[in-house]
Amino acid sequence: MRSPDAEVRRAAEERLAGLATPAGALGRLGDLALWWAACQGQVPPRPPADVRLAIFAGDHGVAAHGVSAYPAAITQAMVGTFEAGRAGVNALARAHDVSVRVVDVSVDSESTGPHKVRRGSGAIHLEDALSPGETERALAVGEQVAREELAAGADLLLSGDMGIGNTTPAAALVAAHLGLPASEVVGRGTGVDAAGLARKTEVVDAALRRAGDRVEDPVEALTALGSADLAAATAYVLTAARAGVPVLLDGLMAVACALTADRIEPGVAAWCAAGHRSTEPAQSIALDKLGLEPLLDLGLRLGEGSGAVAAVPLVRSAAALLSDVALLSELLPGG
Ligand SMILES: O=C(O)c1ccc[n+]([C@@H]2O[C@H](COP(=O)([O-])O)[C@@H](O)[C@H]2O)c1
Ligand SMILES: Cc1cc2nc[nH]c2cc1C
Repeated sequence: MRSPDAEVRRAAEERLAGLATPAGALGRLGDLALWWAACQGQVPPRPPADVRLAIFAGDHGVAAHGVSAYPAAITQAMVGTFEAGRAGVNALARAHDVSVRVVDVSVDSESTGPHKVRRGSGAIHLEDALSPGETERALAVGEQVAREELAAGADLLLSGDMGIGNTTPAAALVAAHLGLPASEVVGRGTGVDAAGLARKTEVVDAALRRAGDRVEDPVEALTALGSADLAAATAYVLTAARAGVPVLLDGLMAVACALTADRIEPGVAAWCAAGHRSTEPAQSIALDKLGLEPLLDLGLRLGEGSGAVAAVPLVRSAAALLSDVALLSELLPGG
């Protein structure tokens, strides 16, 4: 995979160092500007103009086994709410001029959209999430969605998720990729109590045992431990990176998928920035592994892509600083 442009990054570093600011004064906005310029391949960079979020929606068999604080019916209801523009992420997206697309990959509903792979994915502690053919179809969905958004002019893609129970397979994927026990990756998701957390740990542990060494292959890991919506999100991130278009990640699901994509094709992480730190431990662990430091740390655990959308103004700010600020040499006589 091609990397963001190292020459451009060096030129961006030089420009950043020469800006009419004290050295280092832009802090992490400076680092973000370097990443953005290197991804875009030009100094000064243009701020992101066409920012698009895709929310991959699906249900999960584990939701019937006490791993979430909410019933699975919420997934379908929230898909309707995104479409009506009334969810948390819609409010943020309107505030920050981000387009929102909802992709029903595997919601357990009657609706049969063009991207539907199946109604709900398997309960991973008891059975594979998907058949190998379903995994391939779900990967094709994510690739197609990314290609469509890129063809429509996106210069920054955001990955979001909706699915009651999805923090369980996402945590299982992180554990599988990093060789960690269930107890280190599980979190409270929508807010399960201590008994729920214990059940969730057992479910992830049983799923990891059931999958065994099949998880050494990242696509097999999606089949055994993931879900159709997570496979689609994985291919979406992978396709953007292959096309050299940067991706702003959200919480646990987006980051678990970026980690999976980076295992499928090393180098994906270089095209990613982390919008925020979610409350899920597996998200922080996976971000560390990917070498990404979250831009925001607000205690958000909404999902939907909300933490990525909330960070869009920071990417715009970083690009504007690197492109619009005068050089110190222009200010000083003879400088
Ligand atoms: O983004 C995160 O890290 C995150 C953390 C906790 C919960 N969520 C959202 O809540 C749902 C999953 O939580 P749960 O408890 O049902 O597994 C799903 O719709 C996610 O978008 C998301
Ligand atoms: C209401 C609600 C909204 C959500 N958005 C993402 N996950 C969610 C879970 C619930 C329960």
